Amino acid sequence: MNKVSGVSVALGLTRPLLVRTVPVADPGDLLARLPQSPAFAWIRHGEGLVGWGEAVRLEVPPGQDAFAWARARLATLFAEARIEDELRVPGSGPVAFGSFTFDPRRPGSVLVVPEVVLAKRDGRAWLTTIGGGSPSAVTPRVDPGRIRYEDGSLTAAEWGERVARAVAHIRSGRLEKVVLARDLVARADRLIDVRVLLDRLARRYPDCYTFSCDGLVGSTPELLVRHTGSRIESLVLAGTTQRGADAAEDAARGAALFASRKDRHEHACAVASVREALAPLCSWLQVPDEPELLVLPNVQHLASPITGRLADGASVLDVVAAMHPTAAVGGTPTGTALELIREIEGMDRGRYAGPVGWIDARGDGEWGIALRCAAVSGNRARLFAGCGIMGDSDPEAELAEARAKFRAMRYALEGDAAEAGTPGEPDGAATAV
Ligand SMILES: C=C(O[C@@H]1C=C(C(=O)O)C=C[C@H]1O)C(=O)O
Repeated sequence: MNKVSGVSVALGLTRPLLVRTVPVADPGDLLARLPQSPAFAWIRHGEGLVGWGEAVRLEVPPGQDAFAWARARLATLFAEARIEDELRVPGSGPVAFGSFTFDPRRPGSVLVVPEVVLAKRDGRAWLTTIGGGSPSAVTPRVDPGRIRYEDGSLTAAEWGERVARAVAHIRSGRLEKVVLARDLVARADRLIDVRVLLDRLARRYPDCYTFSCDGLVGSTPELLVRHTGSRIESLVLAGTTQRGADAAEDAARGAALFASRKDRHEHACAVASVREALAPLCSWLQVPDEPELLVLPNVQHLASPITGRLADGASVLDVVAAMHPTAAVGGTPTGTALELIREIEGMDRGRYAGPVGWIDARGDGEWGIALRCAAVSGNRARLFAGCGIMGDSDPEAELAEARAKFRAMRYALEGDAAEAGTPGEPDGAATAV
């Protein structure tokens, strides 16, 4: 593996990557081909990319210019690479998977070019190998066993108090919206095999982007940006309700969400932040007047699909840099919201709510906001969930919303036991969940 520091890449001291992409027959379930845990993944509706091995790891130094640094280092690395690419489509040739901290001034952002990437999209499949990387035998998956939950940085009650404080700040006129998140710690009997979590998430949440990057695993519904040539797409989410017990309650909840002034305002803040970030980069931008409803197995969201055309040759990481953090995970105005998050949230978000995705040598790629995810290490996972707080938010309702959002990763860890309610940690019991 080339452990690359910025200096050695810039001076060309590393050996150029030898990259070869060839078409392959349909590999079937991409996740089933992952030989071991950990692994890299970006999958939706069975399509996308999986990767393993590490040809290059770039640890991004913390700082405001983290995205620019990463983009420049990758550009150098890819420009020096010897690439044989028979396909030349987004995601063929060398690809880096990446995940950035929510706060770029915190350490932990990382980009990895896997030794092997297997991908499929639109009826085509391909395999990219770097240096000696080759497909390897798949080791058996191991279930993590029983899962026990503990409070994360704050108890549920403490977090509810922080929500009430945020509401008071909003009512005093300091800001319009802030997103507050909480964490929960899960401990498993055995080492957590990331592939088990990915399999469950991809099956249960096919409309979401199931991802894995250097220990951050989840299934996010929120596409920050897809970049294909000069075309960009984004899916802005904000405003949430839970699923109903039956079809009638489900529809009534969806209709109430759509009619809720609080949720529509919360959503409008998120859309405005994306529009403001993208407008200067685009020659053409289409933002719908009204949101639509996105119905997932655990929650329903207000959703606005946005499309645009980039004015010049910006790469997907340039667009990510301009967009992050949107008001879906920060707030409005952004600066004041980030200050308040630092003041009262009571935890370090790490890479939760930061951009996660992949980029190729042409600058194409797909990046989501890392939601409905956990940071997995050994037999421990730290789960995250956040909620947009407005002046009329109710702490109890926000706690229930966070609990519903945790359900994605609880299902990933526990499988069907999560739905049955595991003895010892049913929803809301003790302090943890
Ligand atoms: C912050 C999260 O989700 C975000 C917040 C939402 C809301 O408050 O309504 C909805 C979707 C996401 O943009 C999360 O899942 O952790």
